Amino acid sequence: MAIENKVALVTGAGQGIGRGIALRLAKDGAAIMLVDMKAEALDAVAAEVRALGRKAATFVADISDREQVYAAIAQAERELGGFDIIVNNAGIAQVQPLSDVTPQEVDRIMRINVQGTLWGIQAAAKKFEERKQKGKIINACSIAGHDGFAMLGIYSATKFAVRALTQAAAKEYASRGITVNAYCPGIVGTGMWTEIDQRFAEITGAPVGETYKKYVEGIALGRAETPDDVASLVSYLAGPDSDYITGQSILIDGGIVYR
Ligand SMILES: NC(=O)C1=CN([C@@H]2O[C@H](COP(=O)(O)OP(=O)(O)OC[C@H]3O[C@@H](n4cnc5c(N)ncnc54)[C@H](O)[C@@H]3O)[C@@H](O)[C@H]2O)C=CC1
Ligand SMILES: CC(=O)C(C)=O
Repeated sequence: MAIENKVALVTGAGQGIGRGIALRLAKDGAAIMLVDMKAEALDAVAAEVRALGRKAATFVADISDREQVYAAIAQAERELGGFDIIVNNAGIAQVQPLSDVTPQEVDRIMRINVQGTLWGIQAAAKKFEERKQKGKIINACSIAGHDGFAMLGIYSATKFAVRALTQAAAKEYASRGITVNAYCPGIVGTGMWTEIDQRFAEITGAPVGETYKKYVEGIALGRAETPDDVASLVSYLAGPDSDYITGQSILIDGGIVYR
């Protein structure tokens, strides 16, 4: 198994893409530290990881708080006996026309999507250095990190920022054997898209379900993405086959954005 005996920490692991990644990395052989703000959801995913025969631990944290991110990594090392891979997956969406967005809304999404990812990168790199080891840092970007999307402008800005952080961190840490990459999904049928669709309905008057349907119809491969699709790429980025890739934000969207 590609990452047997490794310890992976996944943020936003309580549901959706984070849950899918946690289960895939467990199948690949890793012990998993599951981090989220939702304690009950974490316990349910931990039970699923253990049912796969892997160790799981949970840590309730808000990733926008730097100290909590450092504490989660320290706890992973203590409870699971190491620390090799971080997946900075947690993030929030925001549907708002640029003309209406408020300073408070900008601040909130920047603190979670940008600063939260930065604290994960920073804390993981420090821990790898302290442990004198190589490591893998993997961040959640998006198609919205390659193209700016209408009504998702600030969200897109946060994902462009994640791509910039991924490139800069890759350059800063390459000499220490740490790789930094990001995955860029398209339209994944998770709770996040239920919220996005609902907000589009409120703002534009489109019937509920219509926006999601319209976006899915635009996918060349003809279906919505699943958390398992995303987890396949993350599995590759977490394992040794991707050791010569760094600084990349890789599209996995079924054919929406072409680079
Ligand atoms: N769903 C989609 O179509 C796409 C999602 N993404 C990105 O993938 C990542 C995961 O998305 P989904 O699973 O769809 O979202 P989701 O909303 O279904 O799940 C997100 C999870 O993150 C947790 N979370 C949110 N804020 C947090 C915080 N401050 N601290 C700790 N945990 C927090 C939530 O409690 C939740 O369990 C996000 O970064 C998102 O931007 C990227 C492209 C497409
Ligand atoms: C949620 C998200 O990243 C998109 C582009 O749908």
